[in-house]
Amino acid sequence: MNKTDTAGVALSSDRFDAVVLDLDGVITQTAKVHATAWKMTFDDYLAKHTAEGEHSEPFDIETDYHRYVDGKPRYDGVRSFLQSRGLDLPEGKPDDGSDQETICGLGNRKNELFQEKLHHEGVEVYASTISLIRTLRRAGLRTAVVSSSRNCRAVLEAAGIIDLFDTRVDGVELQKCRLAGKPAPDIFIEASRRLTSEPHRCIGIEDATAGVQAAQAAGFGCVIGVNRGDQAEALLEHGADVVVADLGELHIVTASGDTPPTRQLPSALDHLNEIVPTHDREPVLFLDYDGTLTPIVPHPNDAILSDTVRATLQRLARLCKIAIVSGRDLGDVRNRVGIKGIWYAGSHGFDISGPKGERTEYQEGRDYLPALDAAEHSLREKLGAIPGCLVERKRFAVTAHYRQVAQDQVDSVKQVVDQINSSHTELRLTAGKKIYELQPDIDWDKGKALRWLMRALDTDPARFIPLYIGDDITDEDAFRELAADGIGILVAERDQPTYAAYRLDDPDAVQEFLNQLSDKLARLGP
Ligand SMILES: O=P(O)(O)OC[C@H]1O[C@H](O[C@H]2O[C@H](CO)[C@@H](O)[C@H](O)[C@H]2O)[C@H](O)[C@@H](O)[C@@H]1O
Repeated sequence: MNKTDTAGVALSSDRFDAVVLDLDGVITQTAKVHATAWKMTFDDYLAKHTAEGEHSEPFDIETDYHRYVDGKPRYDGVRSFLQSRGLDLPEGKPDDGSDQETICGLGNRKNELFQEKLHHEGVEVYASTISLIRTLRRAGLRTAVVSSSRNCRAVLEAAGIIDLFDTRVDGVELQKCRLAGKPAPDIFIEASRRLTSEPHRCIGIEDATAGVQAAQAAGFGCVIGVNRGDQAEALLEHGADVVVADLGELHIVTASGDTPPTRQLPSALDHLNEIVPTHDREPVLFLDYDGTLTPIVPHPNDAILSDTVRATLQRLARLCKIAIVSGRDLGDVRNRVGIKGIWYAGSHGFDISGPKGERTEYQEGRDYLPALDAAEHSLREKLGAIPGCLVERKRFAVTAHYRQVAQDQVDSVKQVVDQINSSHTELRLTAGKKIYELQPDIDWDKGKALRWLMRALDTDPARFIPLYIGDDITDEDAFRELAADGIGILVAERDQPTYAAYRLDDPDAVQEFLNQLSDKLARLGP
């Protein structure tokens, strides 16, 4: 990669499989806790053992911390700093008491001080890093944390983010696997191995010069330096491809082109706490109807919402904002769901109504009504002769259903629809589950409608996280729209190409998910 100190880096899930992040200073704000503990340890030692003027200047958090201890295993840090002052101590043993004047004893003293501070002051995270990790995971990248710290697990647990990582290579693991600490590449190579990814398909994110050096030496495809102080030049010199002041500056491209990626999607039921973390943005729920809230059935009229699902939705509507986004006609889907106080979008988002009687049609769509009327007329006329074929008119779309058409006649349905489409070029042909649909050929879909609804519902993305659950091709527009700042949940029995980040097997699983979500939101309170 070309070296740059700007943030113009795109993290594409096409180019990378995994991201490996350092802990202190990148994910958690523990770097300053470490720095203070080091300073107390060394200043105490220097005061006792150096005569004035002779190597006695106190430990400098700005310079000594970054140069000698940051990012290194604990005892390496002690050795490195003492050497810089021309001081020599016996190595000692890892179980030396914290009052023993050995490399290990001093390291243990620093650790005691660090743990005391962790216990009393807790752990702060960098919100932009957590948001990046969630976005990358939703885009299908695997994640690892690498840290020379033996306290890595305790810090992740204290911050409540241990579930955000597929694997962890920390100070304990380094010792167990006999790996060299940073700046040696071992820790990054081990993380990529555990993530089953080639190093060149991994992104490394580090705030320490020893860390960027290690990730670069490991052959990582992209090394990002996070400059938390005055380190931009030093990070670039030690191997960073890019330096940012904050990870919020990075631009994420989830996939290139129009083909959704196929990957193994995690179950939304097993990851409710990741989808809706306790201390995060409030969820706002967008739900498709057919195949999501009701099972797919042979005749569209028979897709009836069960009383149980309705009761769950009613409960949820008291806990969060909800919109139903359907391909059905607005009046049809509103009657079928029958809940007041929520938003409905019909005809794939061309026709929207709000809880206070708001009614909005996508303006441009109205110009296409004559073409839709004509297409409906032709479809009814020409498909009427095909047994089982059904034409359904929505205000802004007309649908040919072939679920009940004999297999050897399905081609005839398609030929008729193609022919009518070719005489109405202002309409676009789309497909769904055993349906062909003609819609206005304008740049409007469920994804655009979702953004419109976010504004109408007054759900600023900084405070609200949109969750969209859907099962069909038209729902992919919404999943793609949400890839960077929301969560798509696909309803499907098995993995398939999708922009969604999680999966639920069927409408029963959706109901269970909605139940668990409402329990969680009720526990969290207003
Ligand atoms: O966006 P949705 O709410 O999921 O609507 C998509 C289409 O759903 C309906 O058709 C589908 O469900 C029918 C009933 O289960 C099934 O018979 C049909 O084969 C499915 O395609 C609805 O009738 C269409 O208007 C919607 O576009």
